[in-house]
Amino acid sequence: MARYELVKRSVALITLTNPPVNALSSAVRHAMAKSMEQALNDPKVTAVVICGENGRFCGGADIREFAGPLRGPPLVPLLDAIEAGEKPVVAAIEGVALGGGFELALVCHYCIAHFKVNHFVLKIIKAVGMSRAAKPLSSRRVSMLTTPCPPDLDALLEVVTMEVKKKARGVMAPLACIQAVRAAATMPYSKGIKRESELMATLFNSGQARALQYCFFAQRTAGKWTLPSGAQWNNSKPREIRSAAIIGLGTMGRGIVVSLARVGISVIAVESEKKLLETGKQMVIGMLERDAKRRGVSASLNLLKFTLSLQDLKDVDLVIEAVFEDMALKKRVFQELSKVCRPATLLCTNTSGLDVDALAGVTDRPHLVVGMHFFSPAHVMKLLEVVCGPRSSSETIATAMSLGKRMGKVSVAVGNCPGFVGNRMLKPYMDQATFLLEEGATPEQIDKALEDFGFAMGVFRMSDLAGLDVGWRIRKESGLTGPDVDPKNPPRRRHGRRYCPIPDMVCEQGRFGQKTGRGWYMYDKPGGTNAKPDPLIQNLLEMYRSRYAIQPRNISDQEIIERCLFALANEGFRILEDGIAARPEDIDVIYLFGYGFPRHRGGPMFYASMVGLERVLERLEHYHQAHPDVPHLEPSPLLKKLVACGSPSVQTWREHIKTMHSHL
Ligand SMILES: CCC[C@H](O)CC(=O)SCCNC(=O)CCNC(=O)[C@H](O)C(C)(C)COP(=O)([O-])OP(=O)([O-])OC[C@H]1O[C@@H](n2cnc3c(N)ncnc32)[C@H](O)[C@@H]1OP(=O)([O-])[O-]
Repeated sequence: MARYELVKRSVALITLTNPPVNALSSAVRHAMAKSMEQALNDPKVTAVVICGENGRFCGGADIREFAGPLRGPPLVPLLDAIEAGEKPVVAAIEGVALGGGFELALVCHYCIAHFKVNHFVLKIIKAVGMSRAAKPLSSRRVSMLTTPCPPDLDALLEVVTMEVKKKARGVMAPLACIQAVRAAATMPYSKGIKRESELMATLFNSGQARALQYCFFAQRTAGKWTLPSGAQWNNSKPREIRSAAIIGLGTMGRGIVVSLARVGISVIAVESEKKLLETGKQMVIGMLERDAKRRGVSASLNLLKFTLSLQDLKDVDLVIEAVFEDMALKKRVFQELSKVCRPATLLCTNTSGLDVDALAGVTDRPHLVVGMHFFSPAHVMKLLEVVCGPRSSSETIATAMSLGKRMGKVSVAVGNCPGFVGNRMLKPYMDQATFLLEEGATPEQIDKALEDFGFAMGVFRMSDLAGLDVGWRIRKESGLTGPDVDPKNPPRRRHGRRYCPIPDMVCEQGRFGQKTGRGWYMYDKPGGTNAKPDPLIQNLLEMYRSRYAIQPRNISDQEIIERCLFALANEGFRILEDGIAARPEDIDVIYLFGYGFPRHRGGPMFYASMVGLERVLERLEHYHQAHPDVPHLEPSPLLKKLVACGSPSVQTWREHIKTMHSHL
């Protein structure tokens, strides 16, 4: 856990050895305390060097131990002892120094960054010796430094607090950080440290801390996919991808080209018309140049080729289709790709919800077909749903997952069903929001409740940003609205279920969201971002309610949160039952990285577990009784089963799903 060596007969070298990141576990703290004592008591030792094994100084406290009671020596007294010691201690930092690891570096009298290999120790000793001659060790102790306190500290911290409250609504830790900074600037060191410990204790015992720790491990678990066949992340070899092609240079296609090119993959971009190709090309080049400037590198424009001909794709390793969400069009593209591409080329689709297996079925290589569902804008958003069709091979899935990782995405393997995981869950969530509009709420009231909960954007502001016409087109194609609807059909029912036509009415007025300057809100201009409540929407809602004799009622924020979020989690339980997601962590990661679910709430499934599954079940039963024509509010069998089993922790739900059918 910490190795002790005497180097050149006078330097104690303490190496932290706790893979993978040399975290400060109880065993490491114990070993460090012993090693420091040995070094300080050994008259031969004139200086101490602390470093980490395998190129990583220290990743901070061992988060795996946070769930249990604190064991082993506490960190702060150990750090105090290092700092107060009479022998110079040097932090030789390589890789990371985070959290407690950074604190450890701070209390050392000297820090050397980018440290490698032991023979530098001599240089260190020399440097330390020279500094000691010039300056006494006491001047190197951080606790003895005075902190400059600006005269306008209160005003300064007030501004920062306002900014933090706006950006990280409801999150405790950044506000506690500001209080710690105030303590550092206004109190003597010993009192400031005490204040920081108090703040830390409050945070440490909070539900937010549990949620954030859960998110940390959920994110890392999500990459570890498993198929019922036994194939999994650590026994399936991905192919190396050197070249790729993107079909379609719309918003999604452009973002995918940028994501691939900036990690060094040659990309051929295909469009159907010269004008579209030229526009797409200029936009991609602009995006890559801006991205390269921001990162201080040169833009990888030489990796790009733009073409109108699918024939140019015959030698690429992988193709990602990003044309319109139109099954007939996608099938034509996949048939064509089958003819053109060499037999080993992987064929991927960026569909956001269509049947991946139906596309695989029109190709000559269904085992090499997989969904790669990016989120818009694709070069910014971190999430990638890798949609495994029943015929996708493990090598194909491994390749898509590994390519996602290479592009810096958080990739999650999901099964094939309409909407996959993310968009399938979005439907009941959005349905509840529009039903609440019918019943008396306003878009701004619903958005405010969701934003106060922690979402970066409420559902209506998010829809305005994404564009309302996309969903409208999908509803028209699936016969829910438009001329294909039987006029005898009651306007607020489809297929025997409640249906809210308000989103269709908004689109019929040409209000497609931010891009048209009007949507659920009004904006100062097309493309504007400053959303203001629109009296016309208010009128529309009032007319709608009076047409259908709906008596508007006062709706509480609690009802908004419960109906939207419990319906969301309820669909998550069904997804687990159906084997479309392997575990609740995968669903939560999808919502955290693709849909702006607040991280300090852990994701919809973790949130449900924090509220208490019994309570979620009771509220869903209550709302379903009030709205029996909304099947999404009917509690799922898995939720009932988990409650009957005593509401086990989210990490163990998987054991209760084992017997169910997997589509992964
Ligand atoms: C008591 C004093 C408290 C103190 O004041 C406050 C703290 O220190 S709070 C703590 C402050 N520290 C932090 O918040 C640091 C959190 N960690 C990170 O930010 C990144 O992991 C790091 C940058 C270190 C490496 O990134 P990368 O290269 O992309 O690699 P990766 O991310 O894929 O992780 C590889 C493996 O390491 C595992 N693991 C990692 N860290 C820890 C840990 N601390 N613990 C345990 N395990 C940890 C991780 O689970 C994974 O395991 P597996 O089984 O292979 O899936």
